[in-house]
Amino acid sequence: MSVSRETERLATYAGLLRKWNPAINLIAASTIDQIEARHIADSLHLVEIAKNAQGSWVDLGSGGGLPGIVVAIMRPDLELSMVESDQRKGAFLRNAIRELALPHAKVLCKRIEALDRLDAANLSARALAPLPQLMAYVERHLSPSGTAWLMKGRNWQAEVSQAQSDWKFDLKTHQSATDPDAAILEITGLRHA
Ligand SMILES: C[S@@+](CC[C@H](N)C(=O)[O-])C[C@H]1O[C@@H](n2cnc3c(N)ncnc32)[C@H](O)[C@@H]1O
Repeated sequence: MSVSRETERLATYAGLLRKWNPAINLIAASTIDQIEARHIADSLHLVEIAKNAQGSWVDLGSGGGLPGIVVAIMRPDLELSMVESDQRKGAFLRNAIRELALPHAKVLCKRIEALDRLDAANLSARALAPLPQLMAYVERHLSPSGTAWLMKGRNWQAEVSQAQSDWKFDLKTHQSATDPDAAILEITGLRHA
Protein backbone atom coordinates (compact mmCIF):
# COMPACT_ATOMS: atom_id res chain seq x y z
CA MET A 1 0.00 0.00 0.00
CA SER A 2 1.34 3.50 -0.79
CA VAL A 3 2.05 5.96 2.00
CA SER A 4 -0.61 8.33 0.67
CA ARG A 5 -3.28 5.61 0.95
CA GLU A 6 -2.35 5.04 4.60
CA THR A 7 -2.42 8.80 5.27
CA GLU A 8 -5.85 9.01 3.65
CA ARG A 9 -7.17 6.17 5.81
CA LEU A 10 -5.76 7.74 9.00
CA ALA A 11 -7.54 11.00 8.12
CA THR A 12 -10.81 9.12 7.46
CA TYR A 13 -10.45 7.35 10.80
CA ALA A 14 -9.84 10.67 12.62
CA GLY A 15 -13.03 11.96 10.97
CA LEU A 16 -15.00 8.95 12.22
CA LEU A 17 -13.74 9.51 15.78
CA ARG A 18 -14.78 13.19 15.61
CA LYS A 19 -18.19 12.32 14.16
CA TRP A 20 -19.12 9.62 16.67
CA ASN A 21 -17.37 10.77 19.84
CA PRO A 22 -20.21 12.99 21.09
CA ALA A 23 -22.61 10.01 20.94
CA ILE A 24 -20.36 7.14 22.09
CA ASN A 25 -17.57 8.76 24.14
CA LEU A 26 -14.76 6.94 22.35
CA ILE A 27 -12.03 9.24 23.69
CA ALA A 28 -12.07 11.86 26.47
CA ALA A 29 -13.90 14.91 25.08
CA SER A 30 -11.10 17.14 26.41
CA THR A 31 -8.65 15.42 24.00
CA ILE A 32 -10.72 15.73 20.81
CA ASP A 33 -8.29 18.36 19.47
CA GLN A 34 -5.41 15.94 20.02
CA ILE A 35 -6.63 13.02 17.90
CA GLU A 36 -3.76 13.29 15.42
CA ALA A 37 -1.04 14.74 17.67
CA ARG A 38 -1.60 12.40 20.60
CA HIS A 39 -3.91 9.44 20.03
CA ILE A 40 -2.89 8.56 16.48
CA ALA A 41 0.76 9.62 17.04
CA ASP A 42 1.01 7.29 20.07
CA SER A 43 -0.35 4.43 17.99
CA LEU A 44 1.97 5.16 15.04
CA HIS A 45 4.90 5.13 17.45
CA LEU A 46 3.86 1.65 18.57
CA VAL A 47 3.66 0.50 14.94
CA GLU A 48 7.22 1.77 14.41
CA ILE A 49 8.57 0.06 17.56
CA ALA A 50 6.82 -3.20 16.62
CA LYS A 51 7.84 -3.10 12.97
CA ASN A 52 9.14 -6.68 13.05
CA ALA A 53 5.81 -8.08 14.30
CA GLN A 54 4.42 -10.99 12.31
CA GLY A 55 1.27 -13.11 12.34
CA SER A 56 -1.57 -12.36 14.72
CA TRP A 57 -2.12 -9.21 16.78
CA VAL A 58 -4.75 -8.81 19.52
CA ASP A 59 -5.64 -5.36 20.87
CA LEU A 60 -7.40 -5.60 24.25
CA GLY A 61 -9.93 -2.96 25.37
CA SER A 62 -9.79 -1.22 21.99
CA GLY A 63 -12.44 1.43 22.75
CA GLY A 64 -12.53 3.65 19.66
CA GLY A 65 -9.69 1.65 18.04
CA LEU A 66 -6.53 2.94 19.68
CA PRO A 67 -4.14 1.48 18.83
CA GLY A 68 -6.01 -1.36 17.04
CA ILE A 69 -7.41 0.50 14.03
CA VAL A 70 -4.11 2.34 13.46
CA VAL A 71 -2.21 -0.98 13.54
CA ALA A 72 -4.75 -2.42 11.05
CA ILE A 73 -4.28 0.56 8.70
CA MET A 74 -0.48 0.50 8.82
CA ARG A 75 -0.05 -3.29 8.91
CA PRO A 76 -2.75 -4.86 6.72
CA ASP A 77 -0.58 -8.01 6.59
CA LEU A 78 -1.36 -8.82 10.26
CA GLU A 79 -4.43 -10.77 11.43
CA LEU A 80 -5.79 -8.19 13.85
CA SER A 81 -8.49 -8.78 16.49
CA MET A 82 -9.87 -6.00 18.67
CA VAL A 83 -11.47 -7.09 21.96
CA GLU A 84 -14.06 -4.60 23.22
CA SER A 85 -17.00 -5.54 25.47
CA ASP A 86 -19.04 -2.35 25.00
CA GLN A 87 -21.65 -3.03 22.29
CA ARG A 88 -21.78 0.51 20.95
CA LYS A 89 -18.00 0.78 20.72
CA GLY A 90 -17.95 -2.65 19.07
CA ALA A 91 -20.44 -1.39 16.48
CA PHE A 92 -18.28 1.70 15.88
CA LEU A 93 -15.22 -0.51 15.32
CA ARG A 94 -17.07 -2.80 12.88
CA ASN A 95 -18.26 0.24 10.95
CA ALA A 96 -14.71 1.68 10.89
CA ILE A 97 -13.33 -1.64 9.57
CA ARG A 98 -15.93 -1.56 6.78
CA GLU A 99 -15.43 2.11 5.86
CA LEU A 100 -11.65 1.81 5.92
CA ALA A 101 -11.70 -1.51 4.01
CA LEU A 102 -9.50 -3.44 6.46
CA PRO A 103 -10.08 -7.08 5.45
CA HIS A 104 -7.77 -8.65 8.06
CA ALA A 105 -9.27 -6.83 11.07
CA LYS A 106 -12.17 -8.04 13.21
CA VAL A 107 -13.95 -7.22 16.47
CA LEU A 108 -14.57 -9.63 19.34
CA CYS A 109 -17.34 -7.96 21.33
CA LYS A 110 -16.88 -9.88 24.60
CA ARG A 111 -15.19 -9.48 27.95
CA ILE A 112 -11.48 -10.29 27.87
CA GLU A 113 -11.91 -12.75 30.77
CA ALA A 114 -14.74 -14.59 28.99
CA LEU A 115 -12.96 -15.19 25.67
CA ASP A 116 -11.27 -18.50 24.89
CA ARG A 117 -7.49 -18.17 24.82
CA LEU A 118 -6.42 -16.31 21.65
CA ASP A 119 -2.75 -17.44 21.60
CA ALA A 120 -1.67 -14.18 19.93
CA ALA A 121 1.82 -13.57 18.57
CA ASN A 122 1.42 -9.89 19.53
CA LEU A 123 -0.84 -8.21 22.06
CA SER A 124 -1.42 -4.51 22.73
CA ALA A 125 -3.38 -2.55 25.31
CA ARG A 126 -3.68 1.19 25.92
CA ALA A 127 -5.37 2.80 28.92
CA LEU A 128 -7.02 -0.49 29.92
CA ALA A 129 -6.00 -1.52 33.45
CA PRO A 130 -3.14 -1.29 35.97
CA LEU A 131 -0.22 -3.55 35.07
CA PRO A 132 -0.82 -6.26 37.72
CA GLN A 133 -4.35 -6.84 36.32
CA LEU A 134 -3.19 -6.42 32.73
CA MET A 135 -0.64 -9.21 33.22
CA ALA A 136 -3.44 -11.70 33.89
CA TYR A 137 -5.07 -10.66 30.59
CA VAL A 138 -1.74 -10.96 28.78
CA GLU A 139 -1.07 -14.40 30.28
CA ARG A 140 -4.50 -15.56 29.08
CA HIS A 141 -4.26 -14.38 25.48
CA LEU A 142 -0.57 -14.12 24.48
CA SER A 143 1.31 -17.07 23.02
CA PRO A 144 4.20 -18.19 25.31
CA SER A 145 6.60 -17.04 22.59
CA GLY A 146 4.70 -13.79 21.88
CA THR A 147 5.31 -10.12 22.67
CA ALA A 148 3.03 -7.76 24.60
CA TRP A 149 3.12 -4.03 23.80
CA LEU A 150 1.58 -2.15 26.73
CA MET A 151 1.08 1.61 26.47
CA LYS A 152 1.33 2.98 29.99
CA GLY A 153 1.06 6.43 31.57
CA ARG A 154 3.26 8.30 34.01
CA ASN A 155 2.90 5.74 36.81
CA TRP A 156 4.47 2.96 34.77
CA GLN A 157 7.53 2.40 36.98
CA ALA A 158 5.42 1.85 40.12
CA GLU A 159 3.13 -0.47 38.15
CA VAL A 160 6.11 -2.53 36.98
CA SER A 161 7.31 -2.90 40.61
CA GLN A 162 3.83 -4.02 41.71
CA ALA A 163 3.51 -6.49 38.85
CA GLN A 164 6.89 -8.05 39.74
CA SER A 165 5.40 -9.37 43.01
CA ASP A 166 3.31 -11.89 41.09
CA TRP A 167 4.95 -12.17 37.66
CA LYS A 168 8.33 -12.72 36.05
CA PHE A 169 8.91 -11.19 32.62
CA ASP A 170 11.54 -9.68 30.36
CA LEU A 171 11.02 -5.95 29.87
CA LYS A 172 12.23 -3.43 27.35
CA THR A 173 10.94 0.12 27.75
CA HIS A 174 10.39 2.68 25.01
CA GLN A 175 9.82 6.30 26.00
CA SER A 176 6.51 7.62 24.68
CA ALA A 177 6.78 9.89 21.64
CA THR A 178 4.08 12.22 22.99
CA ASP A 179 4.77 12.30 26.75
CA PRO A 180 8.35 11.92 28.04
CA ASP A 181 7.08 10.43 31.31
CA ALA A 182 4.92 7.75 29.65
CA ALA A 183 6.21 4.53 28.09
CA ILE A 184 5.48 1.59 25.85
CA LEU A 185 6.45 -1.61 27.68
CA GLU A 186 7.66 -4.46 25.47
CA ILE A 187 7.14 -7.65 27.45
CA THR A 188 8.20 -11.20 26.65
CA GLY A 189 8.60 -14.42 28.61
CA LEU A 190 5.69 -13.74 30.98
CA ARG A 191 5.24 -16.38 33.71
CA HIS A 192 3.99 -16.55 37.29
CA ALA A 193 6.63 -15.61 39.88
C1 LIG B 1 -10.18 3.72 28.82
S1 LIG B 1 -10.74 2.84 27.42
C2 LIG B 1 -9.31 2.89 26.38
C3 LIG B 1 -9.66 2.63 24.95
C4 LIG B 1 -8.50 2.70 23.94
N1 LIG B 1 -7.57 1.59 24.14
C5 LIG B 1 -7.81 4.04 23.99
O1 LIG B 1 -6.62 4.11 24.34
O2 LIG B 1 -8.45 5.06 23.67
C6 LIG B 1 -10.82 1.12 27.94
C7 LIG B 1 -11.73 0.28 27.05
O3 LIG B 1 -11.62 -1.09 27.45
C8 LIG B 1 -12.90 -1.68 27.48
N2 LIG B 1 -12.83 -2.72 28.51
C9 LIG B 1 -12.56 -2.54 29.83
N3 LIG B 1 -12.52 -3.72 30.48
C10 LIG B 1 -12.80 -4.67 29.54
C11 LIG B 1 -12.91 -6.10 29.60
N4 LIG B 1 -12.73 -6.75 30.75
N5 LIG B 1 -13.18 -6.77 28.45
C12 LIG B 1 -13.34 -6.09 27.26
N6 LIG B 1 -13.25 -4.74 27.16
C13 LIG B 1 -12.97 -4.04 28.28
C14 LIG B 1 -13.85 -0.55 27.84
O4 LIG B 1 -15.17 -0.79 27.37
C15 LIG B 1 -13.19 0.64 27.16
O5 LIG B 1 -13.71 0.84 25.87
